Amino acid sequence: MSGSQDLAALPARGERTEEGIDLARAERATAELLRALGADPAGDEEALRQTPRRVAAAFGQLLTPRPFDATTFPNDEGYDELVVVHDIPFRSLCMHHLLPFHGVAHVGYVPGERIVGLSKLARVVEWFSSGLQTQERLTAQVADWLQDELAPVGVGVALEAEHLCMTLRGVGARGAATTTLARRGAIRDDPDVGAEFRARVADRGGR
Ligand SMILES: Nc1nc2c(ncn2[C@@H]2O[C@H](COP(=O)(O)OP(=O)(O)OP(=O)(O)O)[C@@H](O)[C@H]2O)c(=O)[nH]1
Ligand SMILES: [Zn+2]
Repeated sequence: MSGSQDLAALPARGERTEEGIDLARAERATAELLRALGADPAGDEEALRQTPRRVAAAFGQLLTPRPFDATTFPNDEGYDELVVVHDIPFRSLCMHHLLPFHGVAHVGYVPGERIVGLSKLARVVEWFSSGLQTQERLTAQVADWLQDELAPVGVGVALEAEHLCMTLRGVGARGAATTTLARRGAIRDDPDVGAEFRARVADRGGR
């Protein structure tokens, strides 16, 4: 892997249509949704007039990942223990209800020949979060991408999230949190390394 990974090498994140995001169309659809909900964006309520534009822009922002270079450096010191970045905040949209799920990610790896810029672990989470997702797929995509691109000894990804679709609506399970875990390489196959990853996550308050 070169020192700077071209974004084009990043695979697709959550569900996207062939056309990508059409803001004008999203705006028209939001105006129609408002009318279906009994609100008139062209009516007397001034605060509603820009709502279709705002909603389209909000979804556009939530679904558009920020480009970045996945900078790596030679592992000259031969560092061969776990590196974990804890409590990376993330937000995504559940593909079932288009409502946010949000929480924190703990991303760890045991380096091979290269180490990666720490912020890039957070950027990869953001990249795959910026789409219509399930928490399981998001977790697995982050782990698979790091395992494929860094060729590390192992990768571990743990996510804790609140899904608004099940806390604020539907079953209304306030306070319910969902945890997911994806392990690759030695973090999956070597019990000691796997236990170390789980202990580090737990030490920081993860479950
Ligand atoms: N596995 C998984 N399920 C999710 C995720 N986000 C939302 N869901 C679930 O997707 C399911 C969709 O189920 P449906 O029965 O079609 O939808 P619904 O009638 O709105 O269901 P309720 O949420 O139970 O009211 C719900 O159980 C959600 O909790 C996720 O990231 N992973
Ligand atoms: Zn949902």
